[in-house]
Amino acid sequence: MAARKEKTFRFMIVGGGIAGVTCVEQLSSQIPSADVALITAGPHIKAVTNYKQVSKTLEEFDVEERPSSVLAEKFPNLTIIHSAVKSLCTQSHSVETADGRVFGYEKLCICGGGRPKLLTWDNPYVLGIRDTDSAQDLQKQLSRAKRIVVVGNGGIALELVYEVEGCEVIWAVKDKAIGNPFFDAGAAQFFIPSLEVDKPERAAPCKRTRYTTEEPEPGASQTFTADRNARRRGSGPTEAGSALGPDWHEGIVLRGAEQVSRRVSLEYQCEVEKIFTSAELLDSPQQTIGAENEGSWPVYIQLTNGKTFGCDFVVSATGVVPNAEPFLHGNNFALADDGGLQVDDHMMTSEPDVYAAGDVCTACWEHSALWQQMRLWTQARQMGWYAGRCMAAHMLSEPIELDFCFELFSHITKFFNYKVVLLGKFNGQGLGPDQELLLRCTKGREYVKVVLSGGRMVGAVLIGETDLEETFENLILNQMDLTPYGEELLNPNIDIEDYFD
Ligand SMILES: Cc1cc2nc3c(=O)[nH]c(=O)nc-3n(C[C@H](O)[C@H](O)[C@H](O)COP(=O)(O)OP(=O)(O)OC[C@H]3O[C@@H](n4cnc5c(N)ncnc54)[C@H](O)[C@@H]3O)c2cc1C
Ligand SMILES: NC(=O)C1=CN([C@@H]2O[C@H](COP(=O)(O)OP(=O)(O)OC[C@H]3O[C@@H](n4cnc5c(N)ncnc54)[C@H](OP(=O)(O)O)[C@@H]3O)[C@@H](O)[C@H]2O)C=CC1
Repeated sequence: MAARKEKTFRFMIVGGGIAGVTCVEQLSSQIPSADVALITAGPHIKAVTNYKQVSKTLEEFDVEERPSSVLAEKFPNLTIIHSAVKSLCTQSHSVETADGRVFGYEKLCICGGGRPKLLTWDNPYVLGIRDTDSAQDLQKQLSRAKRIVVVGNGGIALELVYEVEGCEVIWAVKDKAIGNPFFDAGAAQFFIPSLEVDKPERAAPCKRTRYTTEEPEPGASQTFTADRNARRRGSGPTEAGSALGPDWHEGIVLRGAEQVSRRVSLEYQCEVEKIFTSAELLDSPQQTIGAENEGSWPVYIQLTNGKTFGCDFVVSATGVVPNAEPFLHGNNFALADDGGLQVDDHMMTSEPDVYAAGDVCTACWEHSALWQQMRLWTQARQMGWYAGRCMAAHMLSEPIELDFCFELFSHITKFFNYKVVLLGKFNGQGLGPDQELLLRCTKGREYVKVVLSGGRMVGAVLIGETDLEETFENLILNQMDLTPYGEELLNPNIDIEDYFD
């Protein structure tokens, strides 16, 4: 990186997703006089709105996609650079952007997010969902589809199979039950009937403003009216916009070409053996396909359970990988097993003056016994905010301690139209046999699971309007011995809140 630095900023943040934008906001409010630069590949940024602290650790907020000028107007010392970072030189404290400019930094925070871990990048019939463009692409393909296959068992698959109408959905999951990263087999069983009935009418359409990347913003130094196929093929992960999040499906119509409402068939405990086109099928007469595949389909998917399905396309909802690649070359970053930039309890990577937050990083400090990292919206916000505080504290030579939000894992979301709250070691993660479960379930209304270890509550799954989250959060945080209460803890006739007052 021999070119001269155009300017050196005191703080530089790469990535206009939730982590990056929260970090910028934190730094710009804490040290308003500091020169801050936000370098982002997409033309829009994500902003947290309607933030609500529900309890000590649970938080709820909306996320809006906005033109970056909104952020620039709010913070006069903020410079927004619309380009992708092509390379980073930690030794000279500089970055080079795709449009050939070089900028220096005193402290840098990498918030480059993640990219979908697709089954394959070079098959046009395999789609992933990450940003607004990929969601719109899905919508377009779906409008012509009669049957799709969804592979994966996490957040995206759970949302998609519930939302898609007018199209047959084959859902291939590798586990014995649905939703494995989020809940156990009992909760999965609670949700299954929701797939068998029509989706209730949505109460109110989503009113949030959404932007597409079709029109570049005035002044943008690079446009991202991407060749979607190229992007899908993975030629440019750095060109992707920020990740979608809660309600991503509300702004788009997920309707196929058929007159049916929802029709989901589940294939458990299987993975993908191979994906092939109709032409390849004709070329291999030994390939057998069942009667359910009558007619001709553009693509076929063979599963490890021996079944083959013809379909219009496959959705690969198979997780994310940290988007650390653009920052690695020539540097010496320590990477975690999942490919994330390792960060310590001050969100610092192994390179001096370089921090990281959100999906791109892997939290490598010694975690509290009740917290684990999941690549979620909430954690991206918390990490971005805390990284901003750490950068400011280090610049001002002030001490800073790991924030309380990393004490207890907590997540509020919605699956199949039910409120879902996850607390602590909600799936007994890492507890081995040293755990006891208490369950309460009312079909169609609520599912409550408590995880106890040594008589103390260490996790909970709350589905439906249980109103238990605050009390359970307190019980988990204060680690009170609950042995004397036994199963009474979940007795629906006891007002548990009064009980522990
Ligand atoms: C379909 C979908 C639904 C989801 N639903 C939920 C949900 O309901 N609840 C929840 O908690 N989480 C959800 N998530 C996860 C959540 O969206 C992410 O964990 C979160 O947005 C990550 O934020 P981030 O800022 O780390 O990364 P991102 O939002 O991915 O932002 C990364 C930013 O970096 C920029 N960038 C990348 N590379 C470069 C480069 N080289 N140079 C410059 N800029 C670069 C990108 O343009 C982007 O602006 C969902 C994710 C998806 C895909
Ligand atoms: N409401 C919410 O909170 C939502 C959150 N999200 C987040 O967005 C991100 C992307 O979502 P998503 O893609 O669903 O990722 P997730 O990590 O949630 O789920 C991926 C799923 O795919 C499985 N999988 C991985 N590789 C394969 C394979 N080759 N064949 C079959 N299955 C496979 C994983 O199994 P295994 O774990 O065993 O590898 C896992 O069950 C995640 O960070 C997720 O947490 C997304 C939507 C909603």
